[in-house]
Amino acid sequence: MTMDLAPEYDEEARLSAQAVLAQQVRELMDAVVLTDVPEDEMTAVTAELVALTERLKAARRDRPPVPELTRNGFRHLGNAVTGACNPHALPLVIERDPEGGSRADLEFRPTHEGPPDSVHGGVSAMILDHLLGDAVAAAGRAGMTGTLSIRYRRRVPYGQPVVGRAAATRAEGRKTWVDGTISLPDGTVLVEATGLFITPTPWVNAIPE
Ligand SMILES: CCCCC/C=C\C/C=C\C/C=C\C/C=C\CCCC(=O)SCCNC(=O)CCNC(=O)[C@H](O)C(C)(C)COP(=O)(O)OP(=O)(O)OC[C@H]1O[C@@H](n2cnc3c(N)ncnc32)[C@H](O)[C@@H]1OP(=O)(O)O
Repeated sequence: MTMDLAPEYDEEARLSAQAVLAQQVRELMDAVVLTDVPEDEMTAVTAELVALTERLKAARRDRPPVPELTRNGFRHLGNAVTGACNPHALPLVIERDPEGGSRADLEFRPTHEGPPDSVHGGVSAMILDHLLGDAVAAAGRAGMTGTLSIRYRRRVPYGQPVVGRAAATRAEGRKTWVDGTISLPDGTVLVEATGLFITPTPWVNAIPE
């Protein structure tokens, strides 16, 4: 007779706790760019952050949480755009668009500032890159960005809702062409993107039917 040993820890509970930690760090990042406290207070807070950083470094993995294909879809908690456990990520929450393709309601933050009072163009491009990649998956394929072309039509605001959308337009062999936008909720298009995604040979059968 064999006995299963109880796991040393509950990995899902740890990932949930890491997601809560990441959200707190996002709030910290916003607080840092907007703070107006005196210099002494900033220095004191920095010292506390050094101590907190050391506590987290006490046990270290060699990479962020790994991406995985689960029964509920693709989960990548360490991703820079969608990863709940990555403070750098918004995180972007993507849904299937009833009109086809992928859709995300999002709100950029002051940490995303590029031109004054506007979102950095590279940040908009990063979000669109990921959204276009997700639309490739929505079309039943999987790809890496080969080319990405962006047209900035109007400044993108932060601190107010915007909508991202993307859908595949054409597929041929391992290539998928995708278009996407970031718009105001009233439909005014702020940024347009078009991309060519290539399915690396090992990923050809990565998306389940
Ligand atoms: C754990 C499982 C993971 C599996 C994932 C599964 C599912 C994912 C599901 C959901 C995920 C949702 C969203 C996330 C997805 C994406 C968002 C983020 C996207 C990125 O952030 S991703 C980072 C930036 N991206 C790169 O880091 C690419 C680096 N690069 C390479 O890895 C290779 O370069 C590659 C693979 C692109 C091609 O390599 P390769 O060897 O397979 O291709 P090859 O050379 O054979 O070319 C075949 C034909 O494509 C043409 N072609 C090739 N490259 C081209 C290019 N750049 N532009 C135009 N055409 C190109 C050739 O001209 C030829 O065309 P032709 O057949 O007509 O001659």
